[in-house]
Amino acid sequence: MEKVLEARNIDKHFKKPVLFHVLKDINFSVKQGEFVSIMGKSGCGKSTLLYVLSTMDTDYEGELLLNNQLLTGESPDSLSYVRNKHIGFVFQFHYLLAEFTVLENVMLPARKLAEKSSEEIEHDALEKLRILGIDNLASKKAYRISGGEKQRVAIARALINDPAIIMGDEPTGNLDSHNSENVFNIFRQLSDERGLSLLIVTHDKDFAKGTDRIIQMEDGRIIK
Ligand SMILES: Nc1ncnc2c1ncn2[C@@H]1O[C@H](COP(=O)(O)OP(=O)(O)OP(=O)(O)O)[C@@H](O)[C@H]1O
Repeated sequence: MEKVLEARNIDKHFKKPVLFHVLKDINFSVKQGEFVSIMGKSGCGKSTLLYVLSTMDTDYEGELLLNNQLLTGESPDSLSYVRNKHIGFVFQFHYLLAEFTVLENVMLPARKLAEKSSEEIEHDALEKLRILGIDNLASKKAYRISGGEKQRVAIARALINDPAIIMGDEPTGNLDSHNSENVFNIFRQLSDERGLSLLIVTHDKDFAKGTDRIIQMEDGRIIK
């Protein structure tokens, strides 16, 4: 299987308030269709690693590759394009625009990319909502739907540009057990049936157990 994401010898230091070695020689890859979770105690560096892997933080040593293309050293504009086109994000908080409809929220990252007509984008957005079983919510304002539904809309939005990989930072952190299971099942299905790669930071052991591989971090290192 092709490597979708690869981290080679990644190190990172925070320089303030005191010099702090936060990521230590991180090496791993995620293959196409693989569903990988990252676990570790609070403060071990999981979110920091996700910022580096998602190209939002470029202040690190080592190499980052997406689809075998070296991203390290690329210009901010080119990284912004790569992020929008090839990486989908799901956070603990959904970050939906409350006054926009569900459909408009899902369409936004495709509008930003501006590679398709409005009609095509709307068609694609409806298809993603259908995959997540929430196309009936398309015309509702985002503030009018439940927390579990909001997170599914956030996943549909992450899928809109057909990314190579979905990254998540505690995407079930704000959900009850029923909705967490629902989100897990959606991710599992996206990996199994659509060959999507997923890299998800989680504290939820049950969630992690159902993934293909758990990356265990401790004190800035991958220990397992
Ligand atoms: N901008 C920063 N400057 C200095 N230190 C930072 C900065 N951001 C995070 N840290 C420190 O780096 C370490 C790793 O933080 P990080 O947020 O990556 O941990 P985490 O594993 O995601 O924790 P949690 O599970 O609580 O979200 C922590 O000790 C944190 O205090």
